[in-house]
Amino acid sequence: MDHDSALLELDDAFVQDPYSVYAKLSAEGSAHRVLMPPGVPLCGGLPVWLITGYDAVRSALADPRLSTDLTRIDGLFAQKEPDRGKRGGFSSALASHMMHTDPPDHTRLRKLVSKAFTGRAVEALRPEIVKITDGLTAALSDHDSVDLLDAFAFPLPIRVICLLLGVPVEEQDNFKSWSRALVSGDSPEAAAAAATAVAGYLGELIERKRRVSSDDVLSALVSARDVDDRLTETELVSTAYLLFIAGFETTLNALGNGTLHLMRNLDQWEALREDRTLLPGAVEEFLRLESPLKHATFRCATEPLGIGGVEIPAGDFVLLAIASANRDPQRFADPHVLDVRRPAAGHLAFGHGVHHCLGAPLARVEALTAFGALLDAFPAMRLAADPEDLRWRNSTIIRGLDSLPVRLNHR
Ligand code: HEM
Ligand SMILES: CC1=CC[C@H]2O[C@]1(C)O[C@H]([C@H](C)/C=C(C)/C=C/C(O)=C1/C(=O)C=NC1=O)[C@H]2C
Repeated sequence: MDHDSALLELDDAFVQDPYSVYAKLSAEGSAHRVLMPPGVPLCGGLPVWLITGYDAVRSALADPRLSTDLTRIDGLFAQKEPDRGKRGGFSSALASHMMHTDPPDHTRLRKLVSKAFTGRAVEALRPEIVKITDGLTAALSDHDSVDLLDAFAFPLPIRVICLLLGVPVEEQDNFKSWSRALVSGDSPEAAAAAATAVAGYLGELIERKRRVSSDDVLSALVSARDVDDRLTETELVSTAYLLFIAGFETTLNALGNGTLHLMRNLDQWEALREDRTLLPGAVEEFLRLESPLKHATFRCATEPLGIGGVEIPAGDFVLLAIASANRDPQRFADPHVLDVRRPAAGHLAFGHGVHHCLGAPLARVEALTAFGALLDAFPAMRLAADPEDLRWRNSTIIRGLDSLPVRLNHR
């Protein structure tokens, strides 16, 4: 008998509301054998271990026996899609980056870019981030109803990452369609086409940087490749892909998810309007309550390991439920409630261990600037849809809305 057929299938109801499933599973323990949602590209219907609860997830995130190395997690996708060319964002052409390597390669690849993302480097970017944000809110001032994701939450981080990477802003829109196809597209063919397009675009962009170098992260990576041979061409293209996608798909959803919860809790919106000193803590609370990445990326057990009293065999695949950890009632009181005054420190929205988010300082400055600008420019903003009608994207990892209709100047 195929034991996997008796497993809990994570269906679209889970994609729309993972928290009720997490709560039920967590009541039984920390490690659960489940089937991925059938509609998810690349891995729909495949069996994985889902790890829930703050302590188990935090410990597993830092456990070296759980590898994110692409050669290992590729075994998951091979069960469903034997054609390596149809692995979308997990193809070797795009995923040979720090997130999908273990130490020591991980250490080498992270070190190549880490200087560009320190708190000090990000602080130097703050004036530009403010300028980009103010430009976006100014462009919205004569609009009433907008999709805040399209009009604000997407262009802000993509403009910032284009600035960091030295990419012309007018080329940014490509990434939106590519990312949708890669992350929560409808078909492996669409994902494969997008992966080919992204790899082609980045290859051409890198050639431009070879011809005309400038003071940006991509030029520094090209130099690390060409002058010091510190990474391969595939690692160079993959790292550029990583900085793009992780640089905007995450912050986009942090802005959308935080705004949704503020619009659903207008007393909290008013509290921030009256006391802006609450905003740094509020950003941490948004990240805790609705983490832009509900699961860390796929991991493979390199040897048998015990989690919550369950043995995970070597070779099995594991999804660490960050969103479950951040709503663990044993760690956060009233975890489903938005409380901008809550001490949310210790949330796992940026991961934990060697792969802890490189872009966390940048994400925090973007979020602080963005929410401050929305509070200043549109104090009367209100949701322009029934929250129950809002749909969440069909992704294994990302927790983000398809759209967020708002009325900017609610009368
Ligand atoms: C609110 C926004 C963000 C959230 C919630 C977020 C979340 C995360 C998480 C959970 C991880 C670890 C994933 C795992 O262990 O499987 C991670 C890694 C990473 N993030 Fe972020 N991220 C955000 C913004 C950014 C930004 C703006 C960048 C800029 C480029 C970025 C770049 C990265 C990179 C390069 C890694 C891989 C780090 C490594 O493997 O050592 N992220 N992020
Ligand atoms: C922080 C990360 C760094 C590198 C990778 O890992 C993390 C965890 O996130 C990234 C983006 C934000 C997530 C993606 C591309 C999610 C893809 C995804 O969820 C897929 C499916 O569900 C089915 N096919 C997919 O590609 C991704 C590039």
